[in-house]
Amino acid sequence: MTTKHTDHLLISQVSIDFPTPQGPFRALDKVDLRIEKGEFVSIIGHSGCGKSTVLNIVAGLYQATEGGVILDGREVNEPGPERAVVFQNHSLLPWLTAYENVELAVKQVFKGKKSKAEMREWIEHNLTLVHMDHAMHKRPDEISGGMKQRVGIARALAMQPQVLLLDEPFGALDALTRAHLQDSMMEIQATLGNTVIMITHDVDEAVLLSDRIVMMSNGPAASVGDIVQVNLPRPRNRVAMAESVEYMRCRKAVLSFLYERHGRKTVSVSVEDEEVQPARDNIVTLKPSTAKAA
Ligand SMILES: Nc1ncnc2c1ncn2[C@@H]1O[C@H](COP(=O)(O)OP(=O)(O)OP(=O)(O)O)[C@@H](O)[C@H]1O
Repeated sequence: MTTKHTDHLLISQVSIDFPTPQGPFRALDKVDLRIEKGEFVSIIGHSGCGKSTVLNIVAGLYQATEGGVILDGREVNEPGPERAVVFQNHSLLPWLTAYENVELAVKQVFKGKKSKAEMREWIEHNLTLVHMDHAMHKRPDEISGGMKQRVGIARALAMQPQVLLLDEPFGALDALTRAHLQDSMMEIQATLGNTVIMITHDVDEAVLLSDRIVMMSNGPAASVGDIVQVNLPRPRNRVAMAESVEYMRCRKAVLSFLYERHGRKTVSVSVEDEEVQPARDNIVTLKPSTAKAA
Protein backbone atom coordinates (compact mmCIF):
# COMPACT_ATOMS: atom_id res chain seq x y z
CA MET A 1 0.00 0.00 0.00
CA THR A 2 1.36 3.43 -0.81
CA THR A 3 1.31 6.07 1.90
CA LYS A 4 -0.24 9.35 0.99
CA HIS A 5 1.90 12.32 2.03
CA THR A 6 0.02 14.92 3.99
CA ASP A 7 0.74 18.53 3.14
CA HIS A 8 3.30 20.06 5.42
CA LEU A 9 3.36 23.53 3.91
CA LEU A 10 0.60 24.68 1.66
CA ILE A 11 0.74 27.91 -0.31
CA SER A 12 -2.80 28.14 -1.53
CA GLN A 13 -4.06 30.51 -4.23
CA VAL A 14 -1.90 33.33 -2.88
CA SER A 15 -2.37 36.73 -4.51
CA ILE A 16 -1.03 40.03 -3.27
CA ASP A 17 -1.76 43.61 -4.23
CA PHE A 18 0.70 46.30 -3.16
CA PRO A 19 -0.72 49.79 -2.80
CA THR A 20 0.92 52.26 -5.18
CA PRO A 21 0.06 55.87 -6.10
CA GLN A 22 -1.36 54.49 -9.37
CA GLY A 23 -3.58 52.03 -7.51
CA PRO A 24 -3.09 48.44 -6.38
CA PHE A 25 -0.21 46.57 -8.02
CA ARG A 26 -0.85 42.82 -8.27
CA ALA A 27 2.58 41.27 -7.76
CA LEU A 28 1.43 37.65 -7.32
CA ASP A 29 -1.66 36.01 -8.71
CA LYS A 30 -2.89 32.66 -7.42
CA VAL A 31 0.42 31.12 -6.44
CA ASP A 32 -0.15 27.48 -5.54
CA LEU A 33 2.49 25.17 -4.05
CA ARG A 34 2.44 22.11 -1.83
CA ILE A 35 5.66 21.27 -0.02
CA GLU A 36 6.40 18.06 1.85
CA LYS A 37 8.23 17.84 5.14
CA GLY A 38 11.98 17.73 4.59
CA GLU A 39 11.72 18.84 0.99
CA PHE A 40 14.26 21.27 -0.48
CA VAL A 41 12.51 23.59 -2.90
CA SER A 42 14.18 26.35 -4.88
CA ILE A 43 12.37 29.27 -6.41
CA ILE A 44 13.89 30.76 -9.53
CA GLY A 45 12.63 33.46 -11.86
CA HIS A 46 13.48 36.77 -13.43
CA SER A 47 14.27 39.80 -11.33
CA GLY A 48 11.16 41.39 -9.88
CA CYS A 49 8.84 38.47 -10.59
CA GLY A 50 7.90 38.07 -6.94
CA LYS A 51 10.21 35.46 -5.39
CA SER A 52 10.98 37.47 -2.26
CA THR A 53 7.32 38.35 -1.94
CA VAL A 54 6.41 34.64 -1.83
CA LEU A 55 9.09 34.07 0.82
CA ASN A 56 7.95 37.06 2.86
CA ILE A 57 4.38 35.78 2.83
CA VAL A 58 5.52 32.35 4.05
CA ALA A 59 7.66 34.10 6.69
CA GLY A 60 4.54 35.99 7.83
CA LEU A 61 6.14 39.35 7.08
CA TYR A 62 3.60 40.14 4.32
CA GLN A 63 -0.10 39.33 4.30
CA ALA A 64 -1.62 37.83 1.16
CA THR A 65 -4.50 39.81 -0.27
CA GLU A 66 -6.21 36.57 -1.25
CA GLY A 67 -5.43 32.95 -0.39
CA GLY A 68 -3.04 31.98 2.37
CA VAL A 69 -0.29 29.79 3.76
CA ILE A 70 -0.92 26.78 5.97
CA LEU A 71 1.88 25.13 7.95
CA ASP A 72 0.97 21.80 9.51
CA GLY A 73 -2.71 22.67 9.48
CA ARG A 74 -2.28 26.17 10.94
CA GLU A 75 -2.69 29.38 9.00
CA VAL A 76 0.42 31.60 8.91
CA ASN A 77 -0.44 35.19 9.79
CA GLU A 78 2.70 36.51 11.45
CA PRO A 79 6.39 35.71 11.79
CA GLY A 80 7.25 32.79 14.06
CA PRO A 81 10.39 30.95 15.19
CA GLU A 82 9.24 27.80 13.39
CA ARG A 83 9.98 29.69 10.13
CA ALA A 84 13.49 31.14 10.19
CA VAL A 85 14.71 33.43 7.44
CA VAL A 86 18.27 33.86 6.15
CA PHE A 87 18.79 36.89 3.93
CA GLN A 88 21.49 37.48 1.35
CA ASN A 89 23.30 39.84 3.67
CA HIS A 90 23.86 38.16 6.99
CA SER A 91 22.11 40.89 9.09
CA LEU A 92 24.17 40.18 12.21
CA LEU A 93 24.37 42.73 15.00
CA PRO A 94 27.85 44.24 14.56
CA TRP A 95 28.58 44.84 18.23
CA LEU A 96 27.96 41.20 19.21
CA THR A 97 30.23 38.20 18.63
CA ALA A 98 29.14 35.29 16.46
CA TYR A 99 28.25 33.40 19.65
CA GLU A 100 26.23 36.30 21.03
CA ASN A 101 24.36 36.78 17.77
CA VAL A 102 23.22 33.17 17.87
CA GLU A 103 22.55 33.44 21.60
CA LEU A 104 20.06 36.24 21.01
CA ALA A 105 17.90 34.00 18.83
CA VAL A 106 18.32 31.00 21.14
CA LYS A 107 17.20 33.00 24.17
CA GLN A 108 14.16 34.19 22.26
CA VAL A 109 13.07 30.64 21.46
CA PHE A 110 14.30 28.58 24.41
CA LYS A 111 14.10 30.91 27.42
CA GLY A 112 12.57 28.92 30.27
CA LYS A 113 12.87 25.68 28.27
CA LYS A 114 16.64 25.16 28.31
CA SER A 115 19.04 25.78 31.18
CA LYS A 116 21.98 28.19 30.75
CA ALA A 117 24.36 25.27 30.22
CA GLU A 118 22.02 23.64 27.70
CA MET A 119 21.72 26.90 25.81
CA ARG A 120 25.50 27.28 25.69
CA GLU A 121 25.88 23.76 24.39
CA TRP A 122 23.16 24.32 21.78
CA ILE A 123 24.74 27.56 20.53
CA GLU A 124 28.14 25.89 20.23
CA HIS A 125 26.58 22.89 18.50
CA ASN A 126 24.97 25.06 15.82
CA LEU A 127 28.11 27.09 15.24
CA THR A 128 30.00 23.80 14.88
CA LEU A 129 27.47 22.59 12.30
CA VAL A 130 28.43 25.47 10.01
CA HIS A 131 32.13 25.07 10.87
CA MET A 132 32.32 28.31 12.82
CA ASP A 133 33.30 26.91 16.21
CA HIS A 134 36.86 28.21 15.82
CA ALA A 135 35.72 31.83 15.45
CA MET A 136 32.66 31.99 17.64
CA HIS A 137 33.99 34.79 19.81
CA LYS A 138 34.79 37.11 16.93
CA ARG A 139 32.64 40.05 15.94
CA PRO A 140 31.24 40.39 12.38
CA ASP A 141 33.92 42.93 11.39
CA GLU A 142 36.61 40.38 12.30
CA ILE A 143 35.37 37.61 10.01
CA SER A 144 34.89 37.17 6.23
CA GLY A 145 31.64 37.51 4.28
CA GLY A 146 31.29 33.73 4.00
CA MET A 147 31.84 33.32 7.74
CA LYS A 148 29.21 35.96 8.51
CA GLN A 149 26.77 34.11 6.29
CA ARG A 150 27.59 30.88 8.16
CA VAL A 151 26.75 32.60 11.44
CA GLY A 152 23.44 33.79 9.93
CA ILE A 153 22.66 30.20 8.97
CA ALA A 154 23.69 28.93 12.44
CA ARG A 155 21.42 31.53 14.02
CA ALA A 156 18.50 30.37 11.88
CA LEU A 157 19.21 26.68 12.56
CA ALA A 158 19.56 27.29 16.29
CA MET A 159 15.92 28.35 16.38
CA GLN A 160 15.14 24.77 15.35
CA PRO A 161 12.77 25.93 12.65
CA GLN A 162 10.51 23.52 10.84
CA VAL A 163 10.96 25.63 7.75
CA LEU A 164 14.13 27.39 6.69
CA LEU A 165 13.53 30.29 4.32
CA LEU A 166 16.64 31.30 2.40
CA ASP A 167 16.57 34.47 0.29
CA GLU A 168 19.59 34.21 -2.00
CA PRO A 169 21.72 33.10 0.94
CA PHE A 170 24.90 32.61 -1.06
CA GLY A 171 24.37 35.33 -3.67
CA ALA A 172 26.90 37.80 -2.29
CA LEU A 173 29.75 35.30 -1.93
CA ASP A 174 32.63 34.39 -4.20
CA ALA A 175 32.24 31.12 -6.14
CA LEU A 176 34.49 29.01 -3.90
CA THR A 177 32.93 30.12 -0.63
CA ARG A 178 29.52 29.66 -2.16
CA ALA A 179 30.38 26.07 -3.12
CA HIS A 180 31.56 25.33 0.43
CA LEU A 181 28.40 26.75 1.94
CA GLN A 182 26.19 24.88 -0.52
CA ASP A 183 27.90 21.64 0.53
CA SER A 184 27.42 22.51 4.23
CA MET A 185 23.77 23.27 3.58
CA MET A 186 23.25 19.87 1.91
CA GLU A 187 24.98 18.13 4.85
CA ILE A 188 22.95 20.02 7.43
CA GLN A 189 19.69 19.38 5.67
CA ALA A 190 20.49 15.69 5.38
CA THR A 191 21.14 15.59 9.14
CA LEU A 192 18.25 17.72 10.35
CA GLY A 193 15.65 17.06 7.68
CA ASN A 194 14.31 20.64 7.71
CA THR A 195 12.02 21.83 5.00
CA VAL A 196 13.85 24.45 2.96
CA ILE A 197 12.62 27.08 0.52
CA MET A 198 15.49 28.87 -1.18
CA ILE A 199 15.42 31.73 -3.65
CA THR A 200 18.29 31.67 -6.07
CA HIS A 201 19.40 33.21 -9.35
CA ASP A 202 21.87 30.43 -9.91
CA VAL A 203 20.68 27.55 -12.10
CA ASP A 204 23.46 25.16 -11.01
CA GLU A 205 22.84 25.91 -7.35
CA ALA A 206 19.14 25.19 -7.82
CA VAL A 207 19.79 21.83 -9.50
CA LEU A 208 22.50 20.77 -7.05
CA LEU A 209 20.53 21.49 -3.90
CA SER A 210 16.88 20.99 -4.73
CA ASP A 211 14.33 18.23 -4.78
CA ARG A 212 12.14 20.53 -6.88
CA ILE A 213 12.75 23.79 -8.70
CA VAL A 214 9.78 26.11 -8.88
CA MET A 215 10.03 28.46 -11.83
CA MET A 216 7.98 31.60 -11.62
CA SER A 217 6.40 33.37 -14.54
CA ASN A 218 7.24 37.02 -15.08
CA GLY A 219 5.33 39.65 -13.18
CA PRO A 220 3.14 41.52 -12.71
CA ALA A 221 0.60 38.97 -11.50
CA ALA A 222 3.30 36.30 -11.42
CA SER A 223 2.55 32.74 -10.48
CA VAL A 224 4.13 29.29 -10.64
CA GLY A 225 5.07 28.78 -14.29
CA ASP A 226 6.43 25.25 -14.10
CA ILE A 227 8.16 22.87 -11.71
CA VAL A 228 11.21 20.69 -12.37
CA GLN A 229 11.57 17.56 -10.26
CA VAL A 230 15.26 16.82 -9.64
CA ASN A 231 15.71 13.06 -9.53
CA LEU A 232 19.33 12.97 -8.43
CA PRO A 233 20.38 10.66 -5.60
CA ARG A 234 21.79 12.12 -2.37
CA PRO A 235 24.40 12.75 -1.15
CA ARG A 236 25.22 14.80 -4.20
CA ASN A 237 28.70 15.54 -5.40
CA ARG A 238 29.04 18.59 -7.61
CA VAL A 239 31.86 17.19 -9.72
CA ALA A 240 30.25 13.80 -10.36
CA MET A 241 26.91 15.49 -10.92
CA ALA A 242 28.14 17.71 -13.73
CA GLU A 243 28.32 14.71 -16.07
CA SER A 244 25.00 13.22 -15.07
CA VAL A 245 22.26 13.02 -17.68
CA GLU A 246 19.62 13.94 -15.11
CA TYR A 247 21.64 17.00 -14.05
CA MET A 248 21.84 18.16 -17.65
CA ARG A 249 18.13 17.54 -18.17
CA CYS A 250 17.16 19.65 -15.14
CA ARG A 251 19.58 22.42 -16.00
CA LYS A 252 18.30 22.54 -19.57
CA ALA A 253 14.67 22.57 -18.44
CA VAL A 254 15.31 25.58 -16.17
CA LEU A 255 17.37 27.45 -18.77
CA SER A 256 14.79 26.80 -21.44
CA PHE A 257 11.99 28.06 -19.18
CA LEU A 258 13.87 31.22 -18.30
CA TYR A 259 15.44 32.13 -21.60
CA GLU A 260 13.12 30.72 -24.25
CA ARG A 261 9.68 30.50 -22.71
CA HIS A 262 9.88 33.42 -20.29
CA GLY A 263 12.70 35.52 -21.71
CA ARG A 264 12.67 39.21 -21.02
CA LYS A 265 14.79 42.26 -21.58
CA THR A 266 16.81 42.27 -18.36
CA VAL A 267 17.76 39.04 -16.75
CA SER A 268 19.33 38.40 -13.37
CA VAL A 269 19.82 34.67 -13.64
CA SER A 270 23.34 33.33 -13.65
CA VAL A 271 24.96 30.05 -14.44
CA GLU A 272 27.98 29.48 -12.27
CA ASP A 273 31.34 30.16 -13.85
CA GLU A 274 29.91 30.37 -17.29
CA GLU A 275 28.92 33.17 -19.56
CA VAL A 276 25.36 32.69 -20.70
CA GLN A 277 24.83 33.75 -24.27
CA PRO A 278 21.69 35.75 -24.88
CA ALA A 279 18.98 33.62 -26.44
CA ARG A 280 18.13 35.70 -29.49
CA ASP A 281 17.67 39.28 -28.38
CA ASN A 282 15.68 38.86 -25.23
CA ILE A 283 18.55 39.05 -22.75
CA VAL A 284 20.54 42.19 -22.32
CA THR A 285 22.41 42.02 -19.03
CA LEU A 286 23.30 39.46 -16.43
CA LYS A 287 23.62 40.14 -12.74
CA PRO A 288 27.14 39.18 -11.62
CA SER A 289 26.94 35.92 -9.72
CA THR A 290 30.22 36.21 -7.92
CA ALA A 291 30.17 39.67 -6.38
CA LYS A 292 32.29 39.53 -3.26
CA ALA A 293 30.73 40.15 0.09
CA ALA A 294 31.89 43.23 1.93
N1 LIG B 1 6.35 46.64 -0.50
C1 LIG B 1 6.14 46.75 -1.81
N2 LIG B 1 5.38 47.74 -2.33
C2 LIG B 1 5.16 47.86 -3.65
N3 LIG B 1 5.63 46.97 -4.55
C3 LIG B 1 6.39 45.96 -4.11
C4 LIG B 1 6.69 45.79 -2.72
N4 LIG B 1 7.47 44.68 -2.59
C5 LIG B 1 7.65 44.20 -3.82
N5 LIG B 1 7.00 44.96 -4.74
C6 LIG B 1 6.94 44.72 -6.18
O1 LIG B 1 6.50 43.38 -6.38
C7 LIG B 1 7.23 42.78 -7.44
C8 LIG B 1 7.92 41.55 -6.93
O2 LIG B 1 9.02 41.94 -6.08
P1 LIG B 1 10.01 40.90 -5.40
O3 LIG B 1 10.98 41.64 -4.59
O4 LIG B 1 9.20 39.86 -4.72
O5 LIG B 1 10.71 40.25 -6.69
P2 LIG B 1 11.94 39.24 -6.77
O6 LIG B 1 11.56 38.21 -7.77
O7 LIG B 1 12.31 38.77 -5.42
O8 LIG B 1 13.07 40.20 -7.36
P3 LIG B 1 14.70 40.07 -7.31
O9 LIG B 1 15.03 38.79 -7.99
O10 LIG B 1 15.15 41.24 -8.11
O11 LIG B 1 15.11 40.12 -5.88
C9 LIG B 1 8.15 43.83 -8.00
O12 LIG B 1 7.53 44.45 -9.10
C10 LIG B 1 8.31 44.81 -6.84
O13 LIG B 1 8.56 46.10 -7.33
